[in-house]
Amino acid sequence: MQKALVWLRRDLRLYDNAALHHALKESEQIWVAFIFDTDILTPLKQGELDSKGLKHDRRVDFIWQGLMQIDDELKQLGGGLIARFGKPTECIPEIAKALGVETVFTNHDYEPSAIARDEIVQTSLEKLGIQFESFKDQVIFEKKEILTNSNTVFSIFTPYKNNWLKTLQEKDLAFYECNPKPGQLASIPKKLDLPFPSLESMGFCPTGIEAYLPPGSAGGQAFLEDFLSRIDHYQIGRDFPAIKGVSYLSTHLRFGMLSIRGLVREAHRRMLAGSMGATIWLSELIWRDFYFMILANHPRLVDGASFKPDYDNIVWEEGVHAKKLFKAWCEGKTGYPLVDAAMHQLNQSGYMHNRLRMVVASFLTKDLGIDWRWGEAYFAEHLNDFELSSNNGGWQWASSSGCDAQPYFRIFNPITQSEKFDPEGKFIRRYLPQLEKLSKKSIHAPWKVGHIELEAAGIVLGRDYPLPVVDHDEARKKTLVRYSVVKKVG
Ligand SMILES: Cc1cc2nc3c(=O)[nH]c(=O)nc-3n(C[C@H](O)[C@H](O)[C@H](O)COP(=O)(O)OP(=O)(O)OC[C@H]3O[C@@H](n4cnc5c(N)ncnc54)[C@H](O)[C@@H]3O)c2cc1C
Repeated sequence: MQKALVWLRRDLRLYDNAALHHALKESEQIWVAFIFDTDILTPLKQGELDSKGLKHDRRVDFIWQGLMQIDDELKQLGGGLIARFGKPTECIPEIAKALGVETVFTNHDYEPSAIARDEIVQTSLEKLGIQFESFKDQVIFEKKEILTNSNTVFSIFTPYKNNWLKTLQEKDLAFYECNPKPGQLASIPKKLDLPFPSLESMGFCPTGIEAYLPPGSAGGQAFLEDFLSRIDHYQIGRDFPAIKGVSYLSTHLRFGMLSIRGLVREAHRRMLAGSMGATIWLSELIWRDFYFMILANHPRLVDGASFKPDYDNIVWEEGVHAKKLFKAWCEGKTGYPLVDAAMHQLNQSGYMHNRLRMVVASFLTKDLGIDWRWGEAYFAEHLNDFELSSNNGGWQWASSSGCDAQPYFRIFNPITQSEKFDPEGKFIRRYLPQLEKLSKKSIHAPWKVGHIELEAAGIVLGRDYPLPVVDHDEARKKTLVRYSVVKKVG
């Protein structure tokens, strides 16, 4: 083949990239394109804007910076990134036609809206006589590659994981070489060489995310190296949000700045060498595959359906009071310090530790009686690593409606979770400095603290920090009644 276009989407790297590898193998000349999709970006621009009318969205900034790195890398190799702000269904066929390519190479995307988009692109390309080839790259095993003995899709994680591990072979973790020959990455023809869209021209402002989350493959690689020096202790540290126990790689993984095969290769090798931390971490990466698989096989989940249909009979709180409680949860003003500190972490950085995601999701659904879909939507808007499949899976797990969820009668106690997983109150103090002076015993439930200690800590409840918006024990009883409409236990 003479000419090909590689269309990057959520695989923003130039190494170990299946589509790029195949294009380089099969075509003499290659161009690389990325489209800032107006269908995705326009809805993000709703809500509060800055004084210049620009939206603050860390993800858009993160992607944009990662793509600038890719553009630089491509330029050093003689090419450059063809970047556009528009509709991929129009831009990709237009670019492919103008370049005169024979094939557009890309990697599979599994979300229903992305699948529909790709079908339109493929049809338009075919009308132009251009082929569309897509490859597995985002996951290790996709769709129906891991099945039960009776050839059905798994809905329970542990047997899925066992089968996943049993099925895994070296070829599944193959490294896709992406070494262009001199001149193979073609320079952009003049008529297509438009300026790289600036953040501002697309309606977004810089967010400063790079100060704590360095973008691109270089940023991801640096985080990975740091994590690999700690991976052997992952199983001990991963539940304590105050310490650096987890990898913080989810956002790089979300946008494909790191290769999932690379991460699994590393974890699997260390597991075989006996690292318990690597074994547990690999299990988390398999959860990611699991939720991708669940969504691919149950697309109805995208429309808000509970995995277990009985759970759609639950009547959630509605109306003014529910909205007030939801606002308190979003703003970190529930009066439960661990929940509030977690929400401040999310609002300030776009990240929330996994233990805390479980705690706040349980609190919203089982203490406040609010529909998990409200929380899912809030996370979708604020998480840097927002991933439809894992977010839906996580929320349905916490609210018990999911495929392999915790039983509905298991209700996290936000105080004991706090005492167990933030025993010194370090995490809480980081995000709620007004509670700084409370002792490590008192900080988990300030309303239980006597007047003298509160006064000595300079805290007036209701002024410096809210009183609890609900009583956990009463909320627990209400939740058991609310969930009694669910026919089957679990
Ligand atoms: C309510 C809720 C919502 C969630 N929403 C998302 C989301 O939108 N995007 C997202 O990537 N993860 C989500 N998770 C899963 C998990 O919390 C994050 O992946 C993790 O906190 C990311 O931090 P890390 O990279 O440091 O994780 P690590 O502990 O270092 O884990 C490594 C990687 O494994 C994967 N992983 C870990 N735990 C899970 C899990 N439970 N399910 C699926 N994959 C997992 C992620 O890709 C993660 O980056 C959610 C969990 C819950 C309970």
